[in-house]
Amino acid sequence: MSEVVLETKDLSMVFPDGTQALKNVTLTIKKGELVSIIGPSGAGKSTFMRSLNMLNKPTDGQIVFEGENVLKARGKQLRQIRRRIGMVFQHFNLIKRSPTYQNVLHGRLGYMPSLKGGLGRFSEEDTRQALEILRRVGLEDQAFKRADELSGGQQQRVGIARAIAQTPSLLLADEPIASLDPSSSENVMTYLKNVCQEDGLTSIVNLHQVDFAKKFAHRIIGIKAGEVVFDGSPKELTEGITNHLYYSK
Ligand SMILES: Nc1ncnc2c1ncn2[C@@H]1O[C@H](COP(=O)(O)OP(=O)(O)OP(=O)(O)O)[C@@H](O)[C@H]1O
Repeated sequence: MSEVVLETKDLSMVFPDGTQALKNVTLTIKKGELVSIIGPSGAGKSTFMRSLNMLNKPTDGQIVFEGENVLKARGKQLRQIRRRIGMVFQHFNLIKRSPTYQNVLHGRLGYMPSLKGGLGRFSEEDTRQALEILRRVGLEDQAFKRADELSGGQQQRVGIARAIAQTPSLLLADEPIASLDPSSSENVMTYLKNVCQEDGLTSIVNLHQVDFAKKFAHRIIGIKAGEVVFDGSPKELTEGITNHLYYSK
């Protein structure tokens, strides 16, 4: 059997205002899988993703990441867990005025003494590695440009490069193509899938676009009103299931 990277058991999340965003989500994610989470707006996709590294603390259930109980982790253990979980954001979250390669180096900060990292003192070896990662996302010729001079698709590829620089074992991408046009979306998803495949990296990608999920994911999980209502291959996601997921009450 392939190696299990992440397991959630009966994961539930009720926000302080009483909104139940997740209900008994039980999933097993294996090494190297590219899993796409789909579902209507407000279904709980972001809450699920944010709960995995405790940006939202679930109210019930269990998360086991590489054998560690995430909900029990505190302090140093939690920081070390977070270091192994790379994040890619819808709005890229780059430091706009910094050069592209320095944005990539920010992925290394969790590994550096805070003073050195805070002062932006990266070694030549760090810089060489950043340039190599930029090459992998097709941006070696953009390394010394300011991040905000890049197109949206290029900025998201920097976002992917930064996450990869962190050498994570799980990559979480929350709506990584929601702000991009169809052609840039295709390009970004291709790079994301390729780097994950090359590194044997497991990834969970929240997507609004079902066609992209079907094209790029190995496995699709459909969430509706906080519950998993579909878990299968792109082929198994029929039009009927999609309609149920998005349109039925
Ligand atoms: N901090 C919060 N406090 C209260 N309710 C919240 C909070 N964050 C999210 N919610 C609610 O939890 C539910 C799930 O939200 P979530 O953002 O996870 O959905 P989503 O599937 O990611 O939606 P979208 O596709 O629109 O991003 C929604 O009803 C939302 O209003």
